[in-house]
Amino acid sequence: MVKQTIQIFARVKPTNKTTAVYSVDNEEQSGGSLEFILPRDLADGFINNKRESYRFRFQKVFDQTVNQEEIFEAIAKPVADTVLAGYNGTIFAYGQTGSGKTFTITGGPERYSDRGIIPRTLSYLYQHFSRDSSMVYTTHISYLEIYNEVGYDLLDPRHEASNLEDLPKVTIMEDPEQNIHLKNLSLQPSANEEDALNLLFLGDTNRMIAETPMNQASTRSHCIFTIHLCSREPGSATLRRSKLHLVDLAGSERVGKTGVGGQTLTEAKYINLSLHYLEQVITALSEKNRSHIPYRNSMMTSVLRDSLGGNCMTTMIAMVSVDKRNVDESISTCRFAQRVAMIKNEALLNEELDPSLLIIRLKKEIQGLKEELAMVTGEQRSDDLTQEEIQRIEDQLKVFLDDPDPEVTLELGPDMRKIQHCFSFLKARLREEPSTQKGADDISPRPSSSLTDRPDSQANRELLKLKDMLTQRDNEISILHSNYIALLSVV
Ligand SMILES: Nc1ncnc2c1ncn2[C@@H]1O[C@H](COP(=O)(O)OP(=O)(O)OP(=O)(O)O)[C@@H](O)[C@H]1O
Repeated sequence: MVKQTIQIFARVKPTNKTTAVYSVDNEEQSGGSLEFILPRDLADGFINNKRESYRFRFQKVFDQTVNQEEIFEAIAKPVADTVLAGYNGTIFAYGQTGSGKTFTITGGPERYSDRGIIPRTLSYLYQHFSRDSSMVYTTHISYLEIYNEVGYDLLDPRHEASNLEDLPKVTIMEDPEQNIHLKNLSLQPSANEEDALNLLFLGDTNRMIAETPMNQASTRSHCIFTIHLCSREPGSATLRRSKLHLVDLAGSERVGKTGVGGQTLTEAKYINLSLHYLEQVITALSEKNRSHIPYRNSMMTSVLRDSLGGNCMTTMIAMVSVDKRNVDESISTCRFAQRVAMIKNEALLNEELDPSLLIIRLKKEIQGLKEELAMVTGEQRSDDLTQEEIQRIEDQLKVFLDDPDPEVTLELGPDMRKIQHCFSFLKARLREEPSTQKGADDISPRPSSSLTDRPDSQANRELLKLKDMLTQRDNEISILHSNYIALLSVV
């Protein structure tokens, strides 16, 4: 288990407008800092000469000139590496509309060098798969959009032909272990980088199709691109499953400021509501000894439950605009990030046994043991006794039971099948009605009393001998037996 607080980074969007006074310092030992220095506005209209400073700490602050490659190397690559090692990872971008969330997470459309975290991470992962022959990797992609608190599958091919409202809604289901499952969200296999990029493209196109003048969903929705990774060593039954969520949240600005109405106002309210619930969850998580975390209040917090205070290594990128008019929103983004930085996650290595592979392995092991046993006993054994073997055992049993000598023994050899058959035979005989039994075959007591009630009975002594024989079975047989039981329990 790896305990780690959520890592926070800040990225300053390039601008050619007049900026507020700000400074970036990455030289500090404890990380980077971003400081805004603002003239203090007084409520009565006077502006005094004192300046107010707002200083925020981050793991690192990326100023305007930092390019996409540097962002990937510093932020996404370490998360991709933990996902390759079998841990869950999340990177989410948070900030006001236009602050560069989509640019950072997906990329810009104009230049190849503007590719964002998703395509670069895919490229990095598939390169790793092709280099690493010690593991077998399989990858699936899902792409979820949450718009007005309703989930949609961006990889649903019906997107093109239907209105958003007519598409099946993605709903949340919770299993008894409180794991979240998303109904109607497809998991598309992607064998290589090209497949994965096509899925990203399909999802982004579907997002844009929904973005009609009526419905400007892109900036108003949260999007979660998830890479589901499964890896195992060739021939091993142990699987590692991990997920990497790359999250582009809707703009975080407050409704009051945007001055909108109608449909946009409804959207803004939903965004505010879901970001408000996100804040509630984050505040609850950063409080010590808080037992109830209100994840269930919104779809986004339910989906990201593991990323926030759960089994995940999570990184947040606070998207900051230093244009004068945006500084107050940027400060609130940074404040939010400071609270997020207090959340501690506990990431677990997601290892599990694949039942089908385990069965194959156990079958092989049983076959090997059978062969070993055949070598030791000099006798090839099938699962069941043959008719001839059964006949031979029953003849032996009759001779044994008829022999008045109390010291007589029954030699069956180290063969559980024969011993079991003897028990079944004796049991069947004991359960027979006395009236149906004949002559020397009659070994049955009266139905109401058992053999162990009559210590003087010869049958009892023989039975005890048989029991002794059973306890002296050699190790190979008991290994074989317990493997059968393990196999049955898996089936
Ligand atoms: N670091 C950057 N370098 C160059 N251009 C950028 C950068 N960041 C953002 N942009 C540009 O700024 C514009 C707005 O960015 P983007 O769409 O990524 O914002 P956003 O935060 O995702 O907004 P929304 O909340 O509306 O989705 C885009 O045209 C984008 O290309």
